[in-house]
Amino acid sequence: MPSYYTSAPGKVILFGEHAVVYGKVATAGSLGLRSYTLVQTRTDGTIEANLPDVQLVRTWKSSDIPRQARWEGYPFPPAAMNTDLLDHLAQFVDLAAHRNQSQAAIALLYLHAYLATDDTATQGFDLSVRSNLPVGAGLGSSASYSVCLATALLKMNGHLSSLSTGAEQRELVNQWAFQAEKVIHGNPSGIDNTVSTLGGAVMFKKGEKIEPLPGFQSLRFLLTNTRVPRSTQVQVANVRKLQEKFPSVVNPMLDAIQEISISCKELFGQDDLERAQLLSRFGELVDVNHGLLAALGVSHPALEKVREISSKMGLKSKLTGAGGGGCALTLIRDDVTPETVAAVKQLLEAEGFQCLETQVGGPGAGVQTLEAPKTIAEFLTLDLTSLEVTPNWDYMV
Ligand SMILES: Nc1ncnc2c1ncn2[C@@H]1O[C@H](COP(=O)(O)OP(=O)(O)OP(=O)(O)O)[C@@H](O)[C@H]1O
Ligand SMILES: C[C@@](O)(CCO)CC(=O)[O-]
Repeated sequence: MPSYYTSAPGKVILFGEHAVVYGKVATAGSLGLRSYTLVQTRTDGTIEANLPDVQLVRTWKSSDIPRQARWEGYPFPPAAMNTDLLDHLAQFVDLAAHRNQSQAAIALLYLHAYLATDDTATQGFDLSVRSNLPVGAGLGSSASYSVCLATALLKMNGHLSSLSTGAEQRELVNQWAFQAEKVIHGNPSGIDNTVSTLGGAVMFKKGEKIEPLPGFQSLRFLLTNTRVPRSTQVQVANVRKLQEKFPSVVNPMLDAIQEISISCKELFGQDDLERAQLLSRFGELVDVNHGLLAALGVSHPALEKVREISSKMGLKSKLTGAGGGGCALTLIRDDVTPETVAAVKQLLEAEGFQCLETQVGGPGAGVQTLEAPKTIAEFLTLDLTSLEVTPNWDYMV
């Protein structure tokens, strides 16, 4: 019974949120916080999904899922989403009242409809996903889930072994993860699943190919989830109103935000720059970017509180994502002591915020073939830290 783990990171926008909506360059990196999947074939034709982070435990008959393709050669997805299949699955999973659950289930079954082979369509499979990422906090939990799913189903169905290079495998994973992201998000830019698949850091511009950021060095951040609910749509619309009212004021601000990403790229491209210097300048860019975002009106008193607390300890923070609540990132330079980090965390937690310490710029999608099958019950009780980067993982690089 072939059995695999897959894993994929969340993402954080380092620079350029909002400006990216206007065609400017932005920078994003993969998080050390990841999701993990156990997937294995069964024999009885049942698909069992156990998704504890969205409290979903369900079984379906594999034969009830209308298969969409008999694959030959490269199994890349069709350009357009299959809306008939989406409608069918939405009725079939019948979880309309539980959006988190229905999106997760439909994404899984949508990929299965395309990627199942004759064998797996008959045998069925078990799949469970667990994550260290908060769901819905702007840290790309859906992309990390989507990349985990795509890697799991491509691997279990033997599609990855038909490709000889890691780059081809990553491209295939990324394209299918994008399909799952579209099921969950409607019309995403593709940045989140790309960062999650490739790892490291990337520069992106709407409508252009997403490029890895050359020379990127792993960075440490404290992520603070203010727990203030945010709506990306509302924040984007507010910036749009301001831009329409005062284009001559706002457009140069958006250009300046783009220049921050360009300056960031230049920093990592300077071979002779010492790391301490690099981190210090990166921190300055963090500060400037937040200032511009606040001027665009997308900060929030809770985000300013994070800035106030961290700045008293000599640390630089900015909001990340849409703003108006949600998360802030704080750069932890190499010279910052564990005591300082603990003190900042304590102060932030006293405000009711959730703090997560993480690296940015680690590995992307990974897969591990298990020597012996594991039950879902075993997977569910596993300490996730035991699955962190080990030599057993194949990272498709
Ligand atoms: N661990 C998980 N298990 C199952 N489903 C998940 C998991 N993580 C994310 N999802 C799916 O992704 C959806 C969350 O997407 P949403 O865009 O709201 O949050 P996010 O991806 O964390 O934030 P953002 O896209 O702004 O970075 C959930 O509703 C669920 O369907
Ligand atoms: C605010 C924004 O730039 C980032 C949200 O995570 C919106 C977008 O890019 O779609």
